[in-house]
Amino acid sequence: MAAEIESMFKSTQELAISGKMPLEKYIQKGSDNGNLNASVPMIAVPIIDIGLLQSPLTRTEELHKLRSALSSWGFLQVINHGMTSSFLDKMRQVAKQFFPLPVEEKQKSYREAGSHEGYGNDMAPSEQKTLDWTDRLHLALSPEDQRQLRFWPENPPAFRKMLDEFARNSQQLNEILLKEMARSLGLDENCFLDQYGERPLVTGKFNYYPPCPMPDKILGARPHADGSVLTILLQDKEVEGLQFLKDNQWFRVPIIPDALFVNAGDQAEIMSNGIFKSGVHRVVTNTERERISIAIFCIPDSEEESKPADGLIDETRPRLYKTVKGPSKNWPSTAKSSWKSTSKNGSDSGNLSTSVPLIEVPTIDIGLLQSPLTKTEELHKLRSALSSWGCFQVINHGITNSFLAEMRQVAKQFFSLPMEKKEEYSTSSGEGYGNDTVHLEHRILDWIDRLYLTVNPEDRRQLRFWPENPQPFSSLQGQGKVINLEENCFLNKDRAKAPIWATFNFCSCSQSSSWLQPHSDGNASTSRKKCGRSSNSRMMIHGYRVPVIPEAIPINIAEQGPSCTGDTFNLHWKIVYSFYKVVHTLNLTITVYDIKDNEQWIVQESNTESGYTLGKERFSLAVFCSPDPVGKIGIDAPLERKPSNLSIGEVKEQLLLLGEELDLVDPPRGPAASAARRVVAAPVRRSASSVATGIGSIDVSRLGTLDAAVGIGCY
Ligand SMILES: O=C(O)CCC(=O)C(=O)O
Ligand SMILES: [Fe+2]
Repeated sequence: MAAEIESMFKSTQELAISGKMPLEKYIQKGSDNGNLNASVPMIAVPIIDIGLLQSPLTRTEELHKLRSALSSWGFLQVINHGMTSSFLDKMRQVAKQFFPLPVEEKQKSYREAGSHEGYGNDMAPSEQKTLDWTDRLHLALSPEDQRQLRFWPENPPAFRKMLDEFARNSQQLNEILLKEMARSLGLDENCFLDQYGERPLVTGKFNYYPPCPMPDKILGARPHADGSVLTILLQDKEVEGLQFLKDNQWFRVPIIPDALFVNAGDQAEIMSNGIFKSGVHRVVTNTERERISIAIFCIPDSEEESKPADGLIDETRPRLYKTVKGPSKNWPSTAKSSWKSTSKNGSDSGNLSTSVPLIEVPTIDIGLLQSPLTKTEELHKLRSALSSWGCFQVINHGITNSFLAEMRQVAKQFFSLPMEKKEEYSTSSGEGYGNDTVHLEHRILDWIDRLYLTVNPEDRRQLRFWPENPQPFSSLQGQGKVINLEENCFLNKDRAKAPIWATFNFCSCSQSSSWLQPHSDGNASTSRKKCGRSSNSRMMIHGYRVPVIPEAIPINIAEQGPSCTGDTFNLHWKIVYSFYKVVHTLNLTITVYDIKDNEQWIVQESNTESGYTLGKERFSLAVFCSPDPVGKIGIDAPLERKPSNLSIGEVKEQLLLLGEELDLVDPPRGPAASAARRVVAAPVRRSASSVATGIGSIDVSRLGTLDAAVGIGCY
């Protein structure tokens, strides 16, 4: 106890100045911190404009942005919030003036033992606890009758008035945002506000981070998530420090001087039934400069229950959180480190570790996409998945596990055949069994064997390459039953002649090796060239592993853009369905490519670390489909079928339709435009170049990794 009081009354600031620092109390233990600050990439935090949210003309779009920001990142920067730049500067000013005051002055606001309120350093509930490199002044702001003015500094003189005004403004902003958040989920606008209650607890925390002698080992605030519904943060105007964790990687939050940084807290995650994310964040220190931030925590009334909104629960999206009431809705404290903090998130590893991080590939449920109730939300998820990662995993896709198991089995059996047997299907033409095709002398071979077959048009099948062994394999052929392809999916109407190829891939590495080089699929470059497009920067994700959800099908979307061949309007959209026999062992390499006019593919960056777990086999099947080269794509009305009855082709059809809804369809251009427009049922929206920039990261044509598994591609 004595130690606790002692540490409480010695501010980090004093200790920092005296240089008599028991640094070991602050050094992060058991974590491979490396340099906490170096090489942490910056996030482009979504910016929400309150004016746009409130204007009927722009509201819908801004609401989508709000929803997408809170569901993918859990935070945003708010502009046009009504607080002027000079007001925010004054607010920072009073905070900056408080911390350098003489100890005797600050003593008046000292935190009392056992209390959250007042001025002090990081609280140390146990001897073992690592301290944050910070001092804080934490005050109750609302309900107003709960304010304890004895903790409120009278110096600097403007402090109380400024804080009072900042608190009121922040609460107004919180209410606006809670309403808009509810609206963005299709709920009544008061849905979250009602849970927030009449007497919410609002606290203000002034965080002061002195310059730190060991910024590579000491954190200003350790990883935590806020217990609030929303936290409104006025960042230091000049010194960065805040970082957020996403997909096991830390990202720096940029400073936008007049914006307020808002993050969803645990209560928002609960109320939204997990749609909004309460993000894990931390604050790093630096040797040179002090940093100050002011956080307003908006915490629902402890008399009200917090629970997932009824409108967000149904049989397809079960309730994810229990009802919370009372003490759990308490003063936010980094010391409390909520259920999402460090341990769950692998401490400070992320990009500090040398291992390849796992992407949290978003999961899209075809059932949810088809139900009118959940469709909009799932569409947004899809859009957000594609625009941030360019890929997702599909569940509820209608392909039975037993069918998938059979496919795996058949492929496995084929590759286990004696070499003489397999060689009966070998070829020099590209079709049939063989290893990596060598196009150029100097090309390095992929560590892979393939069986490559034309599946469609049926009259182009070269059955001599279709194995008769194993038995189930041959039975697939006549009917064209390679994963249900015959079921009018790709073959309906004028797409009957759409070329489809299937590739069975096999890989067994005896040494660490890149099993498949970064690549793109098929003839995309040709169509680009015809379009006369010049250089185009591509996918920028690299060095991530894609996790395996056994029954889910990873999909990535690639080429879009009209091929501009005469009257033809082609939708270039690659869909990849993947199955993995060996899970989690594959390091993927995703590469940035440039496409030049002369069709050369230039690798800008690649992850040489790509490898394969020793001694394991991996096989996959890819099926590449292309629309009929002379056909036109018309989009039908959405299918009214239950997801469980969908064939793979129907899933593809659905995704194409969704592409329409998501604006993924390129407009035809040139003389063919008007004719082509007539065959595209849904309105045409964007120019090719705006597709490339507006949803640029959807174009993952260079995401040459997912499709090394079983896949269906569509160009
Ligand atoms: O100082 C900051 O930027 C963030 C502070 C924070 O996360 C908190 O007080 O909960
Ligand atoms: Fe926080």
